Amino acid sequence: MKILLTRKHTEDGNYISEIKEADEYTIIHEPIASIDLMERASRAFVNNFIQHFSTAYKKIFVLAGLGDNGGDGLAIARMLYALGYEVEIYVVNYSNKQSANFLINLERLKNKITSQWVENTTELPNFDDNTLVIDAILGAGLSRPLDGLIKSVAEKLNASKAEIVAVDIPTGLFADSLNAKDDVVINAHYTITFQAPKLAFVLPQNADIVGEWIVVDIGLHEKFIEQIAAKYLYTDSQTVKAIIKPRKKFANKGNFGHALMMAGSYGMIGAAVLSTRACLRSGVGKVTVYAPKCGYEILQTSIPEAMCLPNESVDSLEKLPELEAYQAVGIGCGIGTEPETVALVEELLKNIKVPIVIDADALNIIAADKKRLKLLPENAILTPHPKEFQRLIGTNWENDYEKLKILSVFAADYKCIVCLKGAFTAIALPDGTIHFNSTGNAGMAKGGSGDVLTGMILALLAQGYAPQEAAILGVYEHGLAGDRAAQIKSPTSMIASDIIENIKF
Ligand SMILES: NC(=O)C1=CN([C@@H]2O[C@H](COP(=O)(O)OP(=O)(O)OC[C@H]3O[C@@H](n4cnc5c(N)ncnc54)[C@H](O)[C@@H]3O)[C@@H](O)[C@H]2O)[C@@H](O)CC1
Ligand SMILES: Nc1ncnc2c1ncn2[C@@H]1O[C@H](COP(=O)(O)OP(=O)(O)O)[C@@H](O)[C@H]1O
Ligand SMILES: [K+]
Repeated sequence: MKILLTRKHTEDGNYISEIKEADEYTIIHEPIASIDLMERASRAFVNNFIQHFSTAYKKIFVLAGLGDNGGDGLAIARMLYALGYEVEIYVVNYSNKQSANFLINLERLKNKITSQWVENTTELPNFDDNTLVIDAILGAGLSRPLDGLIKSVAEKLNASKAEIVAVDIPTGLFADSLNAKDDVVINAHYTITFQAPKLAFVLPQNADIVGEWIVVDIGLHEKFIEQIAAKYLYTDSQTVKAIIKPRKKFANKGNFGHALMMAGSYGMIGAAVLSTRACLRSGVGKVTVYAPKCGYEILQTSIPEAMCLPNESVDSLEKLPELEAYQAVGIGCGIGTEPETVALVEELLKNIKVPIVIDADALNIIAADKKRLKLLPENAILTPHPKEFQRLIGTNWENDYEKLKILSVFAADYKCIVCLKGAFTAIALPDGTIHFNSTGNAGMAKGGSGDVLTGMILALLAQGYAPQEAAILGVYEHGLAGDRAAQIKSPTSMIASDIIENIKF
């Protein structure tokens, strides 16, 4: 799914809104009147809203602005009222300009619900913990930080105990650019957004502003959206459906590749076990683990499906094995940073001719001497968590927008694929696009989860998936397996092995 931008800079120094363009294209080509599109969007909001909040739930205050976000608010109020909700409308009267759709929806409220026009926060009711506020003050049209009346309303709301549900975007939050540290933004608990996720929603720094969020389809024109060259994408079930190759009836193990997993060191053989087992659960034909001698018996007993090739050293990985037999290589999980392992990583990078996934200590080894970055083969997949990525770039970022810029430049400069892990893992491709993942949960924030991902991606590479596909698909299925594990064991109690047990391609 594409992430549409509300402020995309054009060559002439102006900016266009992809969302607004998609709205306008739909209005002309469906065709549909603008007010009917608003009605459809508001209906989509309400359909989702009623699944979460019952009529008996709370008193609902709709806070409406004067533009189209406010228009949505009025339409939503009318629809909820018709469904039996107790609704009060407060129009935040911050300007003397009202949009046409706002005015039509105001007219449609006549004889149904009255709206109170507010010019001062003292005219607002008390938002106690039994109230639910629908924030429809400003949406995608935000062009500057909040000030004056809207700012004080936002402050009052944020200080209250009310549950806040935002229409499209929490008021004051820029959909795809940085808010200043002291900007006031409404902190929503739940956001129902139209048509496409907004870039701001997938960034950790906005987690407490957006709350839980969901995209509802408002039927914007597919044809227009298809031709947008989006820089940011959001991996959903449709995306992966288009990637996954079914296994053929007469297939044999030779069709699914032989993977080489180079993992483990004394005290960290578990990382080799987890990554190798995850590799086996992800469809690979055969897997060989290259591990230090101390891991031999552990690996052979705990994963009988895998072959084990021990190296000479008892405790650490060393010396490059023959690579001819393998269709893909994975390196890094639990390997440590002993000098002989450093030499091995360098040798591998110099000699590798098949796709590779690089994780954990192999990334730290590369980061320790930045000259090694130049050895990265084209389309290598790197799977750093934020700390590892900071080590690779040798610096920190000021905010998440800067992080994305650095990530994108890094992937383009080294022609590699970087999966920056975390909630909404960001996968940067050499073409400059960034693909955010939609699956996964905080139960995965535990030792071993990353090893599982490396094994999964390795399996996909060995099966012949293009590196970009292997990264996007692997990260998605890893998160999905984590979500299944969380359902069964709970986020707190699940462990990395539960992720493996729930891999289900
Ligand atoms: N036909 C359409 O275009 C559709 C629009 N939709 C709704 O329309 C919204 C966008 O509507 P608008 O473009 O009218 O914009 P908003 O309703 O977000 O804002 C209204 C106007 O407020 C002004 N403004 C911006 N920042 C401000 C600030 N900090 N303080 C005071 N005023 C400020 C701007 O002039 C802006 O156009 C979406 O978020 C969505 O809710 C949906 O109904 C779907 C269809
Ligand atoms: N809050 C979260 N939401 C979703 N996924 C998460 C979250 N925290 C961690 N993960 C996922 O769990 C994995 C953790 O990997 P990593 O930090 O390398 O752990 P380790 O090295 O201990 O195995 C990553 O794939 C990451 O995306
Ligand atoms: K809003």
